[in-house]
Amino acid sequence: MSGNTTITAGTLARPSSVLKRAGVPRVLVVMGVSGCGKSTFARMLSERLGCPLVEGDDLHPATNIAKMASGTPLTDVDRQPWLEQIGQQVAQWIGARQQGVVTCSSLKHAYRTTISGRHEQVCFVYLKGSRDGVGARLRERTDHFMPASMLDSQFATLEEPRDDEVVLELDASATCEDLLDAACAALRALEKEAGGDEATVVVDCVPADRAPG
Ligand SMILES: Nc1ncnc2c1ncn2[C@@H]1O[C@H](COP(=O)(O)OP(=O)(O)OP(=O)(O)O)[C@@H](O)[C@H]1O
Ligand SMILES: O=C(O)[C@H](O)[C@@H](O)[C@H](O)[C@H](O)CO
Repeated sequence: MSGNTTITAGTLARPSSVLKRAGVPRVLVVMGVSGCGKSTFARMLSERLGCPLVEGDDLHPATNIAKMASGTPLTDVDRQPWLEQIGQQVAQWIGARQQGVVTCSSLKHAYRTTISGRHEQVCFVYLKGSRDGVGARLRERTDHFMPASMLDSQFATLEEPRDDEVVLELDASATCEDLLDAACAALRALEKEAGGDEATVVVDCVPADRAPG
């Protein structure tokens, strides 16, 4: 846990200019290369926010899983139906004015457009990891289909989100608890800035050590 460390959104979480302008997001897409910590963080975030979580890997066609498990990177064509499915889930949440968290590597700018449909209430939460840091996590992980040998192709494919995308960038090397606190602090700051307008995501997102019961 973070112990005595004082966590501020500014040190670990960096909202893009467009996110600051767009205000509080409704749907959060946790993105980054394989092994950066998406599933772990997204589970904690959805629990903290009290909203549904969809694990993007569960939406892959079986052929994609088999291909990745065999150590062969996916192509744009392989990913397209998967991205569209994730985009449909996101559109459903947006249409129903519901919060949601979904994991998806979302490696390229075009993939992110497919997922968000350019909707400004869809925020990509980018877990930015170093090659060494993510590589160490992949090598230690034993219960996953994705081999550590895919690390290079994941970084080669990655187009980092730009400041003109709706993105909250987090330093993936931090502890899960610190990441969660930093993300929530950033979301609360957006909410405050928006003047507590119609509730979207944050509201009850308080640090675990200050949460009731
Ligand atoms: N903040 C963290 N600090 C330390 N270890 C972490 C952190 N987040 C995740 N891990 C560990 O790193 C490994 C990779 O995490 P996780 O499976 O969540 O990554 P992922 O991005 O969802 O991977 P994939 O895209 O391949 O499914 C796991 O063993 C997990 O326990
Ligand atoms: O876009 C891709 O190359 C892949 O889909 C991967 O990133 C996986 O979905 C996942 O992250 C591994 O578990």
